[in-house]
Amino acid sequence: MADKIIEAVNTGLHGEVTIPGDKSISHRSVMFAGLCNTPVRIVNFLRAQDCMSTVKCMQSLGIDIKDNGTDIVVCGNGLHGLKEPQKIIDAGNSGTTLRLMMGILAGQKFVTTFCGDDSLSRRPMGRVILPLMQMGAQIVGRNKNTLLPITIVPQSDDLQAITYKMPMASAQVKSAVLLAGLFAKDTTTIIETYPSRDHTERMLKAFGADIEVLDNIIKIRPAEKLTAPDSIEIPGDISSAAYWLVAASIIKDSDIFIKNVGMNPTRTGIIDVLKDMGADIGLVNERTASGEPVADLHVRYAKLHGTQIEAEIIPRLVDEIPVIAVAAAVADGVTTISGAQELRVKESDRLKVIYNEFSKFTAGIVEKEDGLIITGNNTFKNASCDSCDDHRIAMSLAVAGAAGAGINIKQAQCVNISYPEFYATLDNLKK
Ligand SMILES: O=C(O)C1=C[C@@H](OP(=O)(O)O)[C@@H](O)[C@H](O)C1
Ligand SMILES: C=C(OP(=O)(O)O)C(=O)O
Repeated sequence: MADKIIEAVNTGLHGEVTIPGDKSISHRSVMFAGLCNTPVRIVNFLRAQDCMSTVKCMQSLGIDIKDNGTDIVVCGNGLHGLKEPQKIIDAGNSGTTLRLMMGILAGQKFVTTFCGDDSLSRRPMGRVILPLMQMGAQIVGRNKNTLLPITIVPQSDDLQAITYKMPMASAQVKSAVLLAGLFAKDTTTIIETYPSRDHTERMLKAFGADIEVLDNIIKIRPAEKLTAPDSIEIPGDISSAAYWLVAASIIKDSDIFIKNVGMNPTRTGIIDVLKDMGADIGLVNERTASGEPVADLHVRYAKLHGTQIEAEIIPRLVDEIPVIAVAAAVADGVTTISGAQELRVKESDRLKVIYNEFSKFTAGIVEKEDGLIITGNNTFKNASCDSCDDHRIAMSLAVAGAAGAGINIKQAQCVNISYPEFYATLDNLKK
């Protein structure tokens, strides 16, 4: 698929959508299960390109991972059982794969070299290399240890524990340091300014790691082993649900049920913001799955108004800003987004791409260094836009096209990174 044409939706979105597995939790389930020594069945694993990069990565480190058609079964060799890979490991497009794996591999007694696609090769890796080197890891990367390709040199001794005050809100950096902390001599401490997603902390605790969270301080002690339950159930990804939350809120006459949505409070910023904008979102069937809160969501069209989104909430909706920008462009009044400079170092420079591409179908978007100012009340024109090979941009463009006058999306196939069923699901909701 090169281009994708999305037609305008004239009679609202209707019906039910079941959200595929959470990308962040899927990555972690395969990595952490691979560090245990009993088989772990992963239910509702996200079979999207990013998570498959993690599967291939763990397989090249000697972990037996099989897809039985329903579930993924991981048979690890214990905490110290990873083997030297025979080839360079390709992390593809996935920042989570690369950064978390670096934390796991920093303390190993063998050499690993990573590469990735063009986008990942532009993204900053010094943010992980720096604290890992403070722990005593030896890592060499292009451009003065900041970019791929990256080689992790064999470690002769255990890593040193550090206390690390996070210079930016990033669950990937936090997770890399915590995972390295499993292989350190003493207690590793992380101090966060604004809390980022806590799936690593929850899953490591469930696997028996000695990890303690007190407000914004996380402490992890070295582990002898990790012990997983026989099976893990992955909740649906709220970052994927976000497209339907916005689409149903802004397309007249819509009324949909979004089933199986992960409701971890470190991820629900999108719901808080949409409700604050006047969205009609109801929660039903609240439950937990493998230590993560889950619910079904009932969303109906509502007239939205502008809002202010500031630094503190950004980590709780960091991947949802592109689709929030779509909602803001049709809402009444002005929406300001600030403290969102992290968007510049994702799969694309998302602030710049939102400005460049959205300006082809709507007026009123101003790009700031750390965010956007969006003046609403727009009617979207038909346009041809480029996803810039960024899955979150492609799906946000599709929502705008469905809500407006249709859209042609170039490089549309990148939705396979996180949500392969996205276009088919949109078609189903139109019926
Ligand atoms: O830890 C994770 O699974 C993720 C953390 C976030 O990145 P940062 O840690 O760079 O903020 C997010 O954007 C990414 O999609 C997934
Ligand atoms: C930024 C993202 O993922 P990653 O950092 O894992 O590439 C994303 O999925 O939007």
